[in-house]
Amino acid sequence: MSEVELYPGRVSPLGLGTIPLGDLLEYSGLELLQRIIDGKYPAPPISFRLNFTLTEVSEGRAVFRGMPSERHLNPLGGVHGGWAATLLDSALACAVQTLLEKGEAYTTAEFKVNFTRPITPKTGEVVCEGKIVHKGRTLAVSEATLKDAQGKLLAFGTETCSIFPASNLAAR
Ligand SMILES: CC(C)(COP(=O)(O)OP(=O)(O)OC[C@H]1O[C@@H](n2cnc3c(N)ncnc32)[C@H](O)[C@@H]1OP(=O)(O)O)[C@@H](O)C(=O)NCCC(=O)NCCSC(=O)Cc1ccccc1
Repeated sequence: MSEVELYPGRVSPLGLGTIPLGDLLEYSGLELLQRIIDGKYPAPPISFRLNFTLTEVSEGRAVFRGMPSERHLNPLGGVHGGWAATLLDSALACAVQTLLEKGEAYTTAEFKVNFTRPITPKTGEVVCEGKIVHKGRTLAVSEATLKDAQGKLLAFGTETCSIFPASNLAAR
């Protein structure tokens, strides 16, 4: 697939798609996420629908950026809470993924969000930073903040992820 603009200034060179499942056996979680940032995989389709993208990863940390727009409004004219929640779930989950070994997969088991300030199409680009709090063998807990360019807190959240063998994904 050809290049897709996720939102102005953020482009996915390989368009939209997902990571081949076989690559979960070949690369660690951190390596897979870095490969997304490096444009070696297409961006996940939801990145295009909701205008956000992964921009930084390191051990125990993942940062997304996103642009709220008119297409994310709820009927009352604010950006729907699901938009902020999606960015938070992404940063919370990927912070966990940065610590996974080759052959490990994971999923969100539960997460909690607080919306501290309204988001509007005028808010501009936001930054969502997820960090690991605890990593066990089968469960990991993370925390994340969503801030505007001035550093004002728009929302924050915590999450529990379940960790399991990547071979379990194939059965889905
Ligand atoms: C109202 C409250 C929840 C609580 O406020 P409090 O604890 O009493 O705190 P406080 O009043 O001190 O305000 C704190 C800061 O917020 C600012 N601000 C407040 N109100 C306004 C305003 N009207 N306009 C502009 N700014 C406003 C205020 O200036 C201050 O900022 P500052 O420190 O000066 O820079 C607030 O945290 C909030 O709006 N959170 C976001 C909630 C949210 O966006 N949820 C998701 C969307 S809902 C959804 O999608 C569901 C749905 C689906 C389908 C259909 C329908 C619905």
